[in-house]
Amino acid sequence: MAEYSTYGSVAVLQVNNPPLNTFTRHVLQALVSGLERAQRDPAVRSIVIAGKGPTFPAGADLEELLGTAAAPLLSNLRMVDKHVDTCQKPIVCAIHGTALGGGFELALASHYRLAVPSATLSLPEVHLGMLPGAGGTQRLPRVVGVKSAIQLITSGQDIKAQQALTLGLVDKIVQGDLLKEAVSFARSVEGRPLEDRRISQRTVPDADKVDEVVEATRKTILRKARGAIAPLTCVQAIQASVLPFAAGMAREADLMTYLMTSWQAAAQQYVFFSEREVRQWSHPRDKHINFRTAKPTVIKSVGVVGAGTMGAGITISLLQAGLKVVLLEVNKKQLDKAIAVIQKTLRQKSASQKMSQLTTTMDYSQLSDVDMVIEAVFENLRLKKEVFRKLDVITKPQAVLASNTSGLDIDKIAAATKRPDKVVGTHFFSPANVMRLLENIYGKKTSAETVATVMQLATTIGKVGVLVGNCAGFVGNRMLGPYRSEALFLLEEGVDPQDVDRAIEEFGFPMGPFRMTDLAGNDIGWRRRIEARLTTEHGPPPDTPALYRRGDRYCPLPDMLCLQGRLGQKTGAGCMMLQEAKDDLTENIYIRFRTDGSVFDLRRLLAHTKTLEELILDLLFADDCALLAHTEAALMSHHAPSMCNRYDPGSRTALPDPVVLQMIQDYRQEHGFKKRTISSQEIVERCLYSLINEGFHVLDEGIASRALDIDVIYLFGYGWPRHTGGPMYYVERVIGLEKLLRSLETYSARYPNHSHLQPSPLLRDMVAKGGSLAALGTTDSKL
Ligand SMILES: CC/C=C/CC(=O)SCCNC(=O)CCNC(=O)[C@H](O)C(C)(C)COP(=O)(O)OP(=O)(O)OC[C@H]1O[C@@H](n2cnc3c(N)ncnc32)[C@H](O)[C@@H]1OP(=O)(O)O
Repeated sequence: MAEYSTYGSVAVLQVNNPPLNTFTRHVLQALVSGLERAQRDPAVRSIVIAGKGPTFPAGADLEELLGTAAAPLLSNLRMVDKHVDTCQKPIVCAIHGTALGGGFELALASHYRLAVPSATLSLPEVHLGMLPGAGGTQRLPRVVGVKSAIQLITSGQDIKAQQALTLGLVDKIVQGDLLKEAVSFARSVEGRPLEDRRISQRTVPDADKVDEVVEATRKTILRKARGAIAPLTCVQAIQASVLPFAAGMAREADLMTYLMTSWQAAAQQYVFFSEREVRQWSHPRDKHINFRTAKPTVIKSVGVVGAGTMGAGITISLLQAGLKVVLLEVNKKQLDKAIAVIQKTLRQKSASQKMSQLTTTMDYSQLSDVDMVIEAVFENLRLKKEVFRKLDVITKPQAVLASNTSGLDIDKIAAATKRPDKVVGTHFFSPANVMRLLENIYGKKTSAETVATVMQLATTIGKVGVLVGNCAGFVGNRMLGPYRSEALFLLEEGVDPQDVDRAIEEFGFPMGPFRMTDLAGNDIGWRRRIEARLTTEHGPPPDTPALYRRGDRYCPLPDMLCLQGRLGQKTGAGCMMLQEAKDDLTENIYIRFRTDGSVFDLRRLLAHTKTLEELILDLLFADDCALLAHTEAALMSHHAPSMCNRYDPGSRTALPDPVVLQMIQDYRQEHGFKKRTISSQEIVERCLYSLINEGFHVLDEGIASRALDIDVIYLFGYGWPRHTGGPMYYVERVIGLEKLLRSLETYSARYPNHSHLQPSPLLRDMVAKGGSLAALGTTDSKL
């Protein structure tokens, strides 16, 4: 637990609790015993504390912290730190690996800190809904000042050794043998006065500015916290660091108790474990196929087909993980653009050497030797099948073929090949090199080995891989459907898009549904609806009521907006006038390609296409096509209209657009909707409960095998607020399943034609029988 040895006058205490040397009560007790022994021994004149194996202690043991032992664990840690702080013999911490949370706090309580260049220090408690409750909020500001302490503690960010040295958090960076250096350093400081080495005895350097600093940062922290209570509570504790040390510690302890007993801390700790537990996948159809039994194929080289935004992002992720990549794109200009983006991103990350691992090509035969291909072409089933047909012929027989589809049928794609067992979905999220989620989709014939391979790939490239079944939209996008529909129905009834966005953002999402659509592109859904023949212009049967499709309520507002050229932020500055183009095609209508800025006459393009509809499908949705405008002058002068908002040139701030508001008003009038006032609570409940209700369907059908898989998908792919634990956790632990059921019953009685508000049979069953999502596999055992 804590190994004791002596090197002459130096006692060395090495924490030994593999793999991360986390603090359990026993480890802490062993440390106290070791410290007492060293203090008692007259031959010992200094002490070194270090971690055995790969790291300095990475903080409190979370398994123990989440159980009944939390309070004794914390008080033991405070006791150790007090022993260390007040010790009459100098204590040197020798830091390597990750000194996190309680580990870093122990280092701050010590008199000297040495670190190897690769060491990382941080106080990440805020991510667990807590604060550094063993003196971290009191000692850190005494070294770096209140301002920096607020920044470091409320972000929980990593501090690399060199930065720690600059900040005064470590005294020396050690290049050679850390333990040897620490022992000799300890020897060199023996007998020196210790008073000025005790951080607890120092004053906060910017104490006179504390109120000013807190005031200046409060607004930013509140905005970033999006409803999480931990960040502001951390600030309150840091504020107390200007008090005498004992008073500050007492305040820290009170605030820590408040946070540790909050539902948000429990939710965030659930997130921590769920993020790791998704790796322990099992195949819903056959539990014997799982992460233990299935062996992944070793992937060293990957082909990426399609160099659009997604393809480039995927390529960057693969290169950063050290894999060889062959990027194929049939459009030379697009390929050049992608290469520039990849180069720029890698350069920013100081990883330019990774470019040597990249081959770019327009020739499919270059993919003959790769271990795996990820297809990232345009979201069109016909096109994807075509690509897979080619890949099946060109690639080696054992190569895995993955599609980065966001919702198309994996089985249909697999059927285009003679190796459906090697075909799988790998749904990346945009920007693919940033977003952590990788939704992996198995088809009917996908082999266990292929599943294991893509789950392993997720880990290799630093993503959180979640295994799900095959259905339209898979888990994430399928659940988003009802959420979006309900948001649109709310517009019909009287709220403005900004009201919906505000309510959802106040709940904690970074973006409401309309701003999100603006960012992602309104055309993505439009294209899907056109292909499904749902839009008015593209073919519902003549007798279909205007606001219904296939028996379900349908809101055509987004289609109407698309027809006005409101495709989202990507349309840039300009306005697409398709409707007018259809009626009266003049010579002045152009399409501009963003890739190279070239402008084409729409009439000439249409001459090569049978219908305008075909043009929309084949061309206008292409990634590189930016906008249409009546004239270049109009193009220059126009604000960038997005789906529901207006964006001033160069800005991403969504502003209400009077044109859209008028359009919605006309629409309400035309269809006989009577505008009413709708509360934020109703907005949040209708949007989120319909999404969660779909989650129950997804579980019921075995598309997701555990509630935690859904939570992780939403947390890492859709910006669901982390402090609430994810949609399924939130509804079970915070709202309550019974309340969800009652609310859905109330809303579905009011809106019998909104099918997604009808409570799912699984939810009804659970409420009736007192079942829980935990029984379906959440991480309850760890809570
Ligand atoms: C006493 C009161 C309060 C004190 C304050 C604290 O100290 S709070 C805790 C502060 N520490 C942390 O938050 C550290 C959390 N851990 C990490 O950030 C990472 O695990 C790591 C240390 C950076 C290592 O990352 P890596 O990617 O190498 O490994 P994993 O994350 O996959 O972890 C490996 C397994 O270890 C489990 N684990 C990690 N940290 C803890 C922990 N603090 N307590 C218990 N278990 C921990 C993790 O769950 C993994 O387990 P598996 O079973 O393998 O999934």
